[in-house]
Amino acid sequence: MAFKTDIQIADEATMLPIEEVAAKIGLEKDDLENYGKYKAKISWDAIKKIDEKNEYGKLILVSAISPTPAGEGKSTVSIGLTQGLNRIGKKSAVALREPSLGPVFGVKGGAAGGGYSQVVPMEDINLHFTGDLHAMTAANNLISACIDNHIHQGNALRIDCRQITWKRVLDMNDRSLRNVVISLGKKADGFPREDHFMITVASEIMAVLCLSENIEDLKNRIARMIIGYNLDGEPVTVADLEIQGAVAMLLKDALKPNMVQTLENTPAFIHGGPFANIAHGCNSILATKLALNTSDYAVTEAGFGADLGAEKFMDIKCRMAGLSPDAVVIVATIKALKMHGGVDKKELKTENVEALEKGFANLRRHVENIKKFGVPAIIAINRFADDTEAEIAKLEELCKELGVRISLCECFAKGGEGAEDLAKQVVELIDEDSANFKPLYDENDSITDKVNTIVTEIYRGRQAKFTTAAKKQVKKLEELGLDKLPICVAKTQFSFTDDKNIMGAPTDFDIEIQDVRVSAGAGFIVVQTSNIMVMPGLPKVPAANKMDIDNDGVITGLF
Ligand SMILES: Nc1ncnc2c1ncn2[C@@H]1O[C@H](COP(=O)(O)OP(=O)(O)O)[C@@H](O)[C@H]1O
Ligand SMILES: O=COP(=O)(O)O
Repeated sequence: MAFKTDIQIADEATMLPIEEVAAKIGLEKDDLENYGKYKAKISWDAIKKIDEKNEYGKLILVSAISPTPAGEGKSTVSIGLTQGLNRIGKKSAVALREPSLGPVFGVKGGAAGGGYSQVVPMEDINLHFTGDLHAMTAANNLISACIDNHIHQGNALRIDCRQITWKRVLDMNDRSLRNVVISLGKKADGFPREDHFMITVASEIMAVLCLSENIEDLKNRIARMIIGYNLDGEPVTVADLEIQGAVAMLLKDALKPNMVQTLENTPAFIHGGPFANIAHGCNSILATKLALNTSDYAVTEAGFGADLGAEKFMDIKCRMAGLSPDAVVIVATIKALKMHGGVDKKELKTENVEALEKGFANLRRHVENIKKFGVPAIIAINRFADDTEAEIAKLEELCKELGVRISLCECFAKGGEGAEDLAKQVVELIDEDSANFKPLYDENDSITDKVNTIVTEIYRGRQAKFTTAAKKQVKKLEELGLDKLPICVAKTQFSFTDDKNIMGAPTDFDIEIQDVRVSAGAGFIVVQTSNIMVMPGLPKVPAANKMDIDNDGVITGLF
């Protein structure tokens, strides 16, 4: 049978009008604001009506082991699991992040799942969707424009041009914009200064949108965002620029969660899209609560491995939103475990049981870590075509020794049918009612203690080593009373360490902290480790090179 690409499978799908999908979870036509036949935003009236019902389903997080550059299938398994749950008669909805154009045209591709476990219409979702990323880019850059205009118009706030922390953004991987000089030209062009671009999904605007519960909350968070410091070293906020209303206005539609459907016509909320290495990596609270309030089993995911997305889901999102997860699915792949066992990325399709056994230490550590949050875990082996029976048998044997449930998931190749066993086991795990969620640390601990708790308990390093500059930044936040907030570590996704090349489950290492800044609007402290980029670059051969569209609008190469 000829191998069908993700987009071929998606294009062959028979989608239902979005109203019919919404009706499956009790949403009515008037609750929807349509963006064509197959996409809709949920209206504020509907969000309020659903929230007042106060009926919560069970919350399932899908996480993963430390990934290869292609990813291990969290979105795919999340979609497969929600399809599987619906197939066994459980009312389930999935809440996922929306894709950034950076990875779409770079290495990773889109974020609409894969094979027979996708959300559709995948071209729309992976490209402009409902315009949320464009709105966030505009909102962020309105602030930048107003900062430089304020300086140009006389700088009444005495902004210290050497301490502007706010960056411009673009939703694209463009290394050339990492460090720029703006306002070159004549006097009328403003005051020249160094500036920097981040990718939109790394911005505080994205984080604020994902953590806000309504427009008022959004506007208050925007108002608190710190854009830099004045000549006396005092923080300057968006409210000082008096533009929080304008910025919130630009996000009035982006704040509303989007609804689409899976290939099996089950409901999917797609909203917010921060990466988990340079940001907090979770979709919005609003979308997650919609899924929870309208279904019995809400499936959601957090980016990259459990050391990043899951830790931030627990310590930032759940803490802030008062959510208590009932189970965690840890996605493991034989290819990634072989990589952690020392196999070169180019050799991952070759059978290697010995390397698999060695790399299993990475999975074992992630399973141990999830238990520290008081939430039961199940391992989902996301089966790839090249996985051999010997490798699968070895992995199942090793997992059984861990004493946690395991399910061989074939949802990529078979859709929901390939995740029915996972679905049944997740329901059984939740029925055991063993979840007793607690965050990893107290946000009232010192910044140093909170970071060291994450480094020692989750990454299993010796300690966090703060550079002199980072120590000064910590002291400043303590003086400003902005230190009693959760931590968002910006770190490579490929390793438990801050070195992307160190695989497996290393110990005896330190994590160097180079930069500490507060996202006062989002309500967390970003702790940046060495070599992490907030504006990724494109690879030697971008995915863009393999994409095309014909005169009938048929797209190829998008995945
Ligand atoms: N079992 C599988 N077999 C083949 N390709 C897969 C499988 N699972 C996922 N993929 C592909 O791998 C890539 C990453 O999957 P995705 O679900 O986006 O991972 P994550 O969400 O963890 O980044 C996608 O292109 C997807 O189509
Ligand atoms: O933030 C990263 O997300 P993925 O793991 O889905 O690539």
